Amino acid sequence: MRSRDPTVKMTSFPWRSDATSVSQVPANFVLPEDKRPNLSDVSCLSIPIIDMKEMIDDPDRNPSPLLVEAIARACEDYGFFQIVNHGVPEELCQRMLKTVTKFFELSTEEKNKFFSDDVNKEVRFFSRYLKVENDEKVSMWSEVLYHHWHPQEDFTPPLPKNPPEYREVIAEYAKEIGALVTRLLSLISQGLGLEKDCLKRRMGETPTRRLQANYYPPCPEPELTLGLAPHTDFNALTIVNQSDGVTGLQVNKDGKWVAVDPIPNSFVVNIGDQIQVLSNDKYKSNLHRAVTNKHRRVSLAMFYGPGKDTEIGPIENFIDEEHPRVYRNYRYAEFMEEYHRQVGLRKRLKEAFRFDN
Ligand SMILES: O=C(O)CCC(=O)C(=O)O
Ligand SMILES: [Fe+2]
Repeated sequence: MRSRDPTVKMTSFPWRSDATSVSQVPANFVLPEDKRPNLSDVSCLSIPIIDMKEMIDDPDRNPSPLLVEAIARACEDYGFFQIVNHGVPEELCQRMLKTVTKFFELSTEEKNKFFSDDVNKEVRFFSRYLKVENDEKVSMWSEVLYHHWHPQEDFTPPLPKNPPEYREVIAEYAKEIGALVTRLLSLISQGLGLEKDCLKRRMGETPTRRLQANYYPPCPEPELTLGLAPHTDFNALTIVNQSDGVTGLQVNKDGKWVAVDPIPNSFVVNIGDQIQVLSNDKYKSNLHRAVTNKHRRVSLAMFYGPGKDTEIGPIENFIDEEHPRVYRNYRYAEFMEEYHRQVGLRKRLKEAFRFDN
């Protein structure tokens, strides 16, 4: 292996004009060997693709048992699926991705106006790290913009004004995603044998809605680093819009990584920890990660979860002699606190809420 000067560190990505001149991954991004992505060892499976056309044709109809069953199967087997014919206009999805990309393409100085390590900040621009041995922090090959979203236009957080269309596009997109979340939670509830509005009601009166835009600059040595370390999402449901043509997201299936190849005009949907807990482990909040690529990639995750004072715990229907209660009840705020305590590690999040703990 080439020698790597440990003093060469990169604190922000010089991606704009000189990304191609970064021919080596700087030392502070290089993972220890056992944490590297091992890119040639990827499963040949793919996550389920689900066509929601029948819901666009007639949004008020009852979904076909076939659609409910396909989603239920995907939630049980993978905790992940891709949806096509989802009803959100393609032009809007593209405009949204383009708008967040423009934000990441601003100067570091401009983006740093939102830089913060404070997890309680309403709008945050930051980069990630993974804690490895001796608490050493290895930087991840990505930048993140994080803030709340609402299906209404009245944003209280001071969202970026640059690019100038940012607020307007988010407002339009958030409305559509809000409607899609309601539809998906209803389909997932029905697949679990619950009333249609059960999961939505379990999120409480003031659900948490957060947006995480991930920017992965072109990486000269994707084998040595990661864009986003393996994790599960701690919310209830996530809807991801990603760049066309660039693969990066990978989902764990029985110990092997499955690449999620982007399909034009689709969303990736995944179950978060809260639905795993509510279903008493029937549905999986699955481990996933983002690997880097010679091409830049952008993804936009819309997270939906319970209100912070909402109580979460396994729904009675899923507890019986064969399936004893796995988790204790907790307030969602407690779960979030644990998440922030484990930042950089994110290893034993749900375990901390096990009933037998
Ligand atoms: O880049 C991706 O597709 C992964 C996004 C993700 O997992 C997240 O933001 O939690
Ligand atoms: Fe995630």
